[in-house]
Amino acid sequence: MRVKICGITTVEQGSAIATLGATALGFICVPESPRYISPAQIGSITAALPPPYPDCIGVFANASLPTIQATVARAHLTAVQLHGQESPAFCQAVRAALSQVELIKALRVRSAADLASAQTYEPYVDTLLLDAYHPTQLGGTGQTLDWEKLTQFRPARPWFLAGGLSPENVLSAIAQLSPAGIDLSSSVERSPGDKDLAKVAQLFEQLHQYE
Ligand SMILES: O=C(O)c1ccccc1N[C@@H]1O[C@H](COP(=O)(O)O)[C@@H](O)[C@H]1O
Repeated sequence: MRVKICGITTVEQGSAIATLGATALGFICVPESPRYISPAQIGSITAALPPPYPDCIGVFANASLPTIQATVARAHLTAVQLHGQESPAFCQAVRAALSQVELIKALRVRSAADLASAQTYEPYVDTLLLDAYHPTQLGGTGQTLDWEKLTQFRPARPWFLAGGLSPENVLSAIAQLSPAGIDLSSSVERSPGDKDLAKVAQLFEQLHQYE
């Protein structure tokens, strides 16, 4: 199971969370977010990571292709997560421009139609991600999806479950939905961008029960 901890902002916390067992670290490249860090700051974190190296995922929302390309190069990202209203055609363009990078399309699910739209992205992305819809925030909201409505979700790509996952509810989510990966942010932090390492450790203790 892939385990992504998102909203990393410091070298110390990035390295500690990788050592605890995260297979992926997420970096918020959305300037409006309180978890935003610059490409240069991300580069400092990725350069200091210990082996085994986690995936380093840049989270973008409605960014231009040149911005994404420049950030991937400067920050040494291995994956790009598109968390805004990016179209399938835009994903196709990112795929063509960044063929060595994992492309993840996040869908903020409000309705059955949002879930069905996953199909239109499948030809152009490596991975899908489901997050909860929030009217004013793009992500990191701590809101859970209605898991009951996801039990029939069987996309042609592997997918991450995000949205309000915590050490307390993650085993239940995995048991119900069997996603390829899980993605946590606000439940394992003291304040936006400041991760609580005790909570991250608690998460991995829970996950070891599942293994
Ligand atoms: O975390 C943010 O600030 C953020 C900003 C813009 C787009 C996405 C963002 N975060 C994503 O939100 C989910 C996790 O949220 P939660 O706090 O666990 O509910 C994850 O996919 C992040 O990449």
